[in-house]
Amino acid sequence: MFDRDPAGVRIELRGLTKHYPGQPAPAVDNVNLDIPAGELVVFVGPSGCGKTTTMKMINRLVEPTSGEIRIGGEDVLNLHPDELRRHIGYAIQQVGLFPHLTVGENVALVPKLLGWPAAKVADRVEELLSLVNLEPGAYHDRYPRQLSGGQQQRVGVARALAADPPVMLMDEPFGATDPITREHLQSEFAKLQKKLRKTIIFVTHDFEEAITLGDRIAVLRERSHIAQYDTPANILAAPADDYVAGFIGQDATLKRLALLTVDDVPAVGPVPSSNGLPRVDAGTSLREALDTMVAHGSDRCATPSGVLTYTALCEAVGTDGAKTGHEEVAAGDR
Ligand SMILES: Nc1ncnc2c1ncn2[C@@H]1O[C@H](COP(=O)(O)OP(=O)(O)OP(=O)(O)O)[C@@H](O)[C@H]1O
Repeated sequence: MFDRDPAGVRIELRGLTKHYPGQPAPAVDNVNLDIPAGELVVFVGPSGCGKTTTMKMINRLVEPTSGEIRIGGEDVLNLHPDELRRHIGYAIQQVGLFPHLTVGENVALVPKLLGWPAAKVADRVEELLSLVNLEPGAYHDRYPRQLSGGQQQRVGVARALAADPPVMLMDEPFGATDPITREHLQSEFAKLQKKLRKTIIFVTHDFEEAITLGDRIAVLRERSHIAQYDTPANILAAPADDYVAGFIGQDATLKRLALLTVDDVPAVGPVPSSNGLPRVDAGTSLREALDTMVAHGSDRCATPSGVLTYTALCEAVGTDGAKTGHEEVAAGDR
């Protein structure tokens, strides 16, 4: 099956359509999408636009009316649905942990189904609990009701990863948590995905979450018609139309600043040794670099590769801040 390579495989959707019986129109209508191997693609769109239906067709919890789904080149509509689902990780907002099983038993479910030897299952459970920051000694034998909502969602993610599937489907997996826990889970998950490079489809209502996690974002309109499919930076820089712009909201520039780092902007050299400029490290976001400039009352800061100016920072995010009076100030001491 397509999971010979746990590091992620390509997913192709061709003419994918679902018309629920008795409904006047299809819930998902003729979706064509390529999801590159090892990328995390976020489906974002309003309630009822067909995100969940599209995703559930991929693991055949919903049978397509027509169209094709290929995973790693393999036509999944020819596979047995139960067999297919054992090879695709699935994490949902409701978590769906079995209340009568311990945390360890919940995570072990799929590897056991796949017939892994007991010692391998035990090792894997320990490894996964550590991976999602739940100390195995403390959490392995607890029951789901003895965990917080955020901890339960981590167990859900650990369980989805258990058999090391190349594909993960995640439907608002952090949706039921408060904003702080949610941000924490997002950043932990982003780090995890950097290591694992699975092919992931992630559904959310939340555009901020899409920007934080997505290698690419598919902005969907009704019936899963694709309004735009691109990287977060490209969507923020050039929304395809008013519909996509509406999703981004007012503060697209701040979002782009948070997404780009000082390494993305050509610095003017040479690196000053000790000239009193505030310094930022490699990898610092442009938003943090701007905060540093503001805090020091400076229109520039030193980076490991040179000097980053306010003007260059504005140019990088495509605003006309470069045309403000800062340009003259900056030019005066160049
Ligand atoms: N089993 C079903 N039978 C009939 N209609 C359905 C069924 N499941 C979903 N629908 C309809 O299909 C459309 C798409 O639903 P879907 O759950 O895929 O949307 P969604 O974008 O995931 O929504 P949400 O963000 O609210 O979860 C909706 O109009 C919904 O009412």
